[in-house]
Amino acid sequence: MEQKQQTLPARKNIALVAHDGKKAALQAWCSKHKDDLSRHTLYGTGTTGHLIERNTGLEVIKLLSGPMGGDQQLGAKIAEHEIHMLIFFWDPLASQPHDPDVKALLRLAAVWNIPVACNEVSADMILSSSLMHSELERTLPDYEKYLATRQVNL
Ligand SMILES: O=C(CO)COP(=O)(O)O
Repeated sequence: MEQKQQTLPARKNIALVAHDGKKAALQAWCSKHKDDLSRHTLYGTGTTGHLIERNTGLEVIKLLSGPMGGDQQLGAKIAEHEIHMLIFFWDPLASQPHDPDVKALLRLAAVWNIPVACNEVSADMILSSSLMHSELERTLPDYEKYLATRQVNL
């Protein structure tokens, strides 16, 4: 697959998601980093987003609850380049009814090469990066070239 370069903006659209066993940890992390996070646009799955808004005062664009399609909505927004970063405190000690959706979300974050943190210390490292509040170059699949090749070869 051919790749191309794209610039992620200084003010990023950040997706915040946590499984039930990790919701308290994500809310605490958001409270701790409220000033930094308020410089960006925040998205969240339904329950996570509501809890963060209620308990931190941060504004969150809320999608559907994860098991009802929220993870898939976030995945679509990553593929459409609307989401620039994913903070996903998934729970490695609990099974999820929507495990295929969880995998799909993480897969699309890898496909489109956005920064991802799946635990608190990774989220701390990402947020403390000098790139957090500045533009950031990313390599990503050249979709237009991919489509053109398929139209010719199939
Ligand atoms: O299930 C989730 C992520 O897979 C999160 O969904 P909620 O924020 O609605 O609980």
